[in-house]
Amino acid sequence: MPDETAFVVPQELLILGAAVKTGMLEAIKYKPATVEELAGEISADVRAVWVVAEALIALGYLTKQGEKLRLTKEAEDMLYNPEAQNYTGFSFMHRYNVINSWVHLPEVIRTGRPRPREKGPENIKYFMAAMSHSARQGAPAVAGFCLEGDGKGKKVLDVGGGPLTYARAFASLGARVTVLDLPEVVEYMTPFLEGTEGIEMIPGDFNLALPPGPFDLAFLGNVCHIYGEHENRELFKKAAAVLAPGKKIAVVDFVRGTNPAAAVFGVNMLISTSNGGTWTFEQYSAWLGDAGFEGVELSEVGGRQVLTAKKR
Ligand SMILES: C[S@@+](CC[C@H](N)C(=O)[O-])C[C@H]1O[C@@H](n2cnc3c(N)ncnc32)[C@H](O)[C@@H]1O
Repeated sequence: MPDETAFVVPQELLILGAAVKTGMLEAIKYKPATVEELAGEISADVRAVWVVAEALIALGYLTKQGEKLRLTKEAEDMLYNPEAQNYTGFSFMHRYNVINSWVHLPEVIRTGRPRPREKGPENIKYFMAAMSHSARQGAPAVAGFCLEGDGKGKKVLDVGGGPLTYARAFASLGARVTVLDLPEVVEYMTPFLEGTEGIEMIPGDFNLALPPGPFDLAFLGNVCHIYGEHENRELFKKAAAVLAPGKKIAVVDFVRGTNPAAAVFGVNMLISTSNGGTWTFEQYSAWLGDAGFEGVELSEVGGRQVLTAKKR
């Protein structure tokens, strides 16, 4: 049903995002400062910094110690303390970037061409943070479901698993996990693997090849919406080739036709990719069946939609 209460400008996200982009927050984290000092530090306009700082104080991100601005304890925890309950890191910056693309939707509708987001290292960092933040809660349940509670002695291929959230969940069940992701993502994420047992990262393009295996589980978390029918059919065939008969493929994604979120997310993929989208259960069933899988099932696990099938 149309919902006019959803017609709101995400002001808090836009203010906070701008404070990150201009370096306001980072500057204050390391050195509490007056408005004038802060404006000087980040080469910005004093009046603008004052207005935005006042809003950030009102929203609970900043506080004043005398005349000096500093982060509140809540903001410090939210942004910088992974142990804190309210920790998000900078994952919200991915949403901030997404807004930049979404405002070009009229042009995308007219031309049919996407407005992909910039890829630079800063945005890889935000994208990884966003993906791992959104998967954090559901990943243990999804991993447990895919491995039927026990990963000991099992080998998992995590295709496009760069954020490592699912890989860590599989590894905590005793599985050995091979994560394939793009070279720039593997380069950025490798330092986060230090001291982690049971996970290896391999740089590559899953449209070209998958690691040879054999694996007990091929896990495709939120990758099928990035590409179109041709790439997904080919990816499923490649996954079948690295699994022995009876072994499982699991696809986590929005399934079109089962909820409004899948249709809306399809618009996100229209804006950001040339042929990505969300796909129906019938499409997945046909593509998986033709690639050599049987027994396709759709389950809701940990707030995610998970399609599973077995190699014939
Ligand atoms: C939407 S994220 C999903 C991340 C994670 N699997 C999850 O479910 O939270 C898609 C991931 O696939 C990776 N990716 C996209 N295209 C790829 C390709 N052609 N080859 C390898 N990895 C790719 C991205 O770098 C990113 O890490």
